[in-house]
Amino acid sequence: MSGAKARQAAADLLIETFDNRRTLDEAMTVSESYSRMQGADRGFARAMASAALRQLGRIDKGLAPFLSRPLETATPPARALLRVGAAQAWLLGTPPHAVVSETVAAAKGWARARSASGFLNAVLRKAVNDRSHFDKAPVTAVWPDWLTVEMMTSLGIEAATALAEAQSVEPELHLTPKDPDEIEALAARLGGKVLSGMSISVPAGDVAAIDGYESGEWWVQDVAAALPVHLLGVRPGETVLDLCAAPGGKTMQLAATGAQVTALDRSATRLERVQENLARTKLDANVEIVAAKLEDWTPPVPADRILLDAPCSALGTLRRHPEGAWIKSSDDIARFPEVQARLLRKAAGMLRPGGTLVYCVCTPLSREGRDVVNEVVADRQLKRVPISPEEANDFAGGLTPEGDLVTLPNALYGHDVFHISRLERVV
Ligand SMILES: C[S@@+](CC[C@H](N)C(=O)[O-])C[C@H]1O[C@@H](n2cnc3c(N)ncnc32)[C@H](O)[C@@H]1O
Repeated sequence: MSGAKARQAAADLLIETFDNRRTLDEAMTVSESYSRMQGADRGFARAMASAALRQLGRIDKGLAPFLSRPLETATPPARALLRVGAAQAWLLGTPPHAVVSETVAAAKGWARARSASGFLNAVLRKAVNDRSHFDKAPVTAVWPDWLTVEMMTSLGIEAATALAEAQSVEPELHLTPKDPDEIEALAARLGGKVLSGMSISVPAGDVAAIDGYESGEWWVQDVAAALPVHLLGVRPGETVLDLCAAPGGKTMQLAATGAQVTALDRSATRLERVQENLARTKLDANVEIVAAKLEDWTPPVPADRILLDAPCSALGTLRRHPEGAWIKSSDDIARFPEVQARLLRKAAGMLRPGGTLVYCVCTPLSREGRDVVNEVVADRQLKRVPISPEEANDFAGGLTPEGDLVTLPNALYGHDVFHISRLERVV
């Protein structure tokens, strides 16, 4: 019976994400059936939900020929159990008889899904023997159609397809060392691989159980997320504003340079995470924390350097949060460019003439990256300082004609997509 319960828990996670528009992390905290899972069942429930979300659009295309009416018309529990069944059969290698019997048993033991058990049985029996429609679905069908159009408009067909492909791989964990000089020794100790001279890649797992967590020798940060601070070129003693700081991955990098850092964020709750992170890594001495909206705050003196890691659609992190493709809408995304341009203009006014500002967003969409910077640079207060191929290192393939960097997938390792622009205050 525990196998059936795990399938029910996985389906409940899918309902909480897809139907109730929560992130998978939030779903895992609110789902009662998932919270009752323990040990291997809990891990399996999470794996089924995660695999289904990672390839959701392709799974739906793979199921469609076995349905007499569209999947959208099924009840949420029936739809979720079908997706969980397909994820087991086509992605997790679960034996066909277990896929059918345990998923149908999950429906029979779940009042909301009981009436669909015959339908599930009929569809899953066909699906376990025929994955051809799933295999034939385009790689980009991992996203809803509107998002595929957005991605292709910004990146072109080839890069958008590579990004969709990258999403199908379970991501590893990337760690940033507190002391960059220790990166090789730390990687050897953790059995990890050094990426781009900045980060260490280790298999995903319980973060707090990894050697050096308690002593604060590293923090979790995607290798692409570590680039903006490197490109800011901070020197010890300089004044640096980290203007959208929480949860603080980049604040720790800035503090580790020996600069005087002000970390500002509008969310007092999220700033608690910054404080915890700085305390764990013992990097709190040179950081002042400010809870304020960027629009309402003025620094005492203009800063030498500014990092603006602006709020964005986060569509560059879908490999770690694939549900983002389904819980966001094009309307949600349309509001960001105006906010980003407003924050960038305000940040520019806080920089000393000749000072450097790095603007970054974890999204590949040009309208949140290139277009925002183009709009603000037209005011002539800021000018671009193009990023060189040497600085871009493994990511040089993502340098744009304007000298911005979009960290597109490379053949070396998986990573998030950031748009990064480096700017200098002219007047
Ligand atoms: C992309 S996250 C920053 C991630 C962070 N830099 C890091 O590396 O861990 C964006 C942050 O901007 C903050 N934010 C959004 N609008 C803001 C505003 N108007 N003023 C200040 N902070 C804002 C959000 O609370 C959120 O924590």
